[in-house]
Amino acid sequence: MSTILSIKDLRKSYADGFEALKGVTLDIEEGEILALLGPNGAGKTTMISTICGITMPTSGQVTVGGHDILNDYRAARRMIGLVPQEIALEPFEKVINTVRLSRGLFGLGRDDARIEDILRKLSLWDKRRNAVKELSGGMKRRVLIAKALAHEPRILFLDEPTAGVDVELRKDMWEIVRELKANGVTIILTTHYIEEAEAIADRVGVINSGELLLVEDKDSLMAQMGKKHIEVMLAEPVDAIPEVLRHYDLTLNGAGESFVYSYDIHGERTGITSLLNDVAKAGLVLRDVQTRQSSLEEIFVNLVSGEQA
Ligand SMILES: Nc1ncnc2c1ncn2[C@@H]1O[C@H](COP(=O)(O)OP(=O)(O)OP(=O)(O)O)[C@@H](O)[C@H]1O
Repeated sequence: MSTILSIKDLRKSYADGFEALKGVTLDIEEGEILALLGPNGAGKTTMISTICGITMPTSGQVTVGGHDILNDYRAARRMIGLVPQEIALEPFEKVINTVRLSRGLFGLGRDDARIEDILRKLSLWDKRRNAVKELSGGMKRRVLIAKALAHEPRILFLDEPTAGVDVELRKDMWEIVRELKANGVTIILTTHYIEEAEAIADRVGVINSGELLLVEDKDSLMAQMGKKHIEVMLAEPVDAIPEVLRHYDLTLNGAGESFVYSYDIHGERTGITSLLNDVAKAGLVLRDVQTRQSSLEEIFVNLVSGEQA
């Protein structure tokens, strides 16, 4: 795989002196899906806006397909599709013209078949002759996606694409993302829905206070940092963890009807066998036992709170 987007020591200070990006360095491979996670105000939108030429960087270098975003702006921008967080559309323009125009802006000729395909996939074909202002909020978001795809970008940025959208649009969106990926399009998305990043991303980047804390292959991130948890459900609830089990570091749940034991996936011994023996010795009767692995969400929360501590 080759690098399609290269970001070197990217910094952005706004006019009021606020440093929103503090030297971000990141290479993105062609065809991958990268999810950028970070709390509100972390700098995700600033990073995307800078790469897309909406915000001027204070320093650093960004190249898209080898084109510098400052010196070779047009060629760099031509490769990028951006679905912004905010809806900014011409209200009186017809849907189909909005999408066609977007293609023209990048110097590409008219391609009715492609526009039809995009509009159909986004369930906008029936609304193509409606003015944008006649659409619902969810449909306007669909138009933003159609616009971003009209000029056949090689990199697609989705800035919180599913914030406040209905289940149907989310489903359509991930379907489109999968299809784009199959066609070799690189996708960078920011999301607050960590389970989505978990489901769809190849790599995950965590950004906080303008710094990239890590970028890692999603599976290895989850394998490295993940813990496994066993939830032991009891036939009879208990008021407290019995004395003989105290050294296991257990967490009693709610009304004492179950407790959770967490262990490191990479530890030599899990301690499960002795725990279950000691549970029997303590006279507790099991109703059920369930295991689960840390979610990306837990990993993310630990990382960000560790940083702030
Ligand atoms: N034009 C601006 N002038 C001054 N500060 C700004 C400006 N735009 C953004 N900021 C600040 O930069 C920081 C990063 O904002 P940004 O929108 O990039 O965060 P984000 O990670 O996208 O957050 P969210 O998840 O809330 O969208 C915030 O503290 C924000 O207040």
